[in-house]
Parts: sequence; C-alpha cells; structure tokens
Amino acid sequence: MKIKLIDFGVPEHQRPYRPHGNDAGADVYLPYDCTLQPGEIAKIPLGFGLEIPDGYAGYIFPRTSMAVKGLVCELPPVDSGYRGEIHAIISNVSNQAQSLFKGARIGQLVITPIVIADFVTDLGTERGTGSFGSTGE
Ligand SMILES: O=c1ccn([C@H]2C[C@H](O)[C@@H](COP(=O)(O)OP(=O)(O)OP(=O)(O)O)O2)c(=O)[nH]1
Repeated sequence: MKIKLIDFGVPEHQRPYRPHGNDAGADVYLPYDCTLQPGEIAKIPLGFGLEIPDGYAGYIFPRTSMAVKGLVCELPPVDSGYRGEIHAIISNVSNQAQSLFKGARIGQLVITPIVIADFVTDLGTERGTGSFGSTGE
C-alpha cells in the first residue's frame, strides 16, 4: 500500500525506512542529539506527517535494541485524519541517563488496520441458535 508522506523538513535519507522489505516497522530517525534522564519523556518531531487512509492507524513502536536499554516509545495512535507532523514519544524507563545522537533510529513506524466501531447499547437481533430456515421459507 502506498501512503503519502507529508514533508515537514525530514531529510530524504531519514524518511521511514524498512531494512527488510517484509519488516512490520519502518525505522524513524532522531533529528538532533538528546539525553534523556531516568524517568524523562521526550516528544521528538520526526519531520514528516502521513495521509493514512481511513480504516488504518499508525504507531511509532519501540525498536527492540532500544527497548532492552529502557528506551521505549509510547503508543498513542496516529489517526487517519491527522495531517500534522508526527512525533515519537520516548520514555527513559531505565535508571540511568541515556544519550541519543542525531540520525539514530529511535522507533519504527507500523501501520495497522483498525476497526471503526459504533459503540451501541443494543446490538439488535442476533442470529443466536437459529438455522435451517429459521428466518422463514
Ligand atoms: O506517537 C504519536 C501518537 C500520536 N501523534 C499525533 C497523531 C494523532 O492523531 C495526534 C493526536 O493524538 P491523540 O488523539 O492520541 O491525542 P489527544 O491527546 O487525545 O488529543 P486530541 O484532542 O488532539 O485528540 O497526535 C503523534 O504525533 N505521535
């Protein structure tokens, strides 16, 4: 599926990149050096937005290699209607300061299908156990 990238200044070589064609996530890059203190949460602009089709959502997932060091991405969804710059929200859940450098891969962008549910209190008539012509001839 092609998804349009909206340019908010991301350098061409730092657009989301999938190291293997069948990876679930496309790596995203840190635009500047930063150090996160223990417990600190950073909102990092990624330099691009997306035109995600309705019925799908985007997530900046953690990279395994960072998660094992205690650097994890928070996972609020990027909505299909959102046209602003996407930020990675990164928490340092380790007990030491973590330095990250410009150009580091800090998360991975995953696009998934989602269900747009109508939340109702009455589901109407369900099939139940009816079969063999239970709805009439
Ligand atoms: O990791 C993320 C997650 C979300 N967003 C953007 C896209 C999303 O569509 C928007 C708003 O997210 P959300 O709906 O979770 O925010 P909210 O706190 O509920 O605020 P709002 O009132 O804008 O819905 O923030 C990001 O940039 N990075």
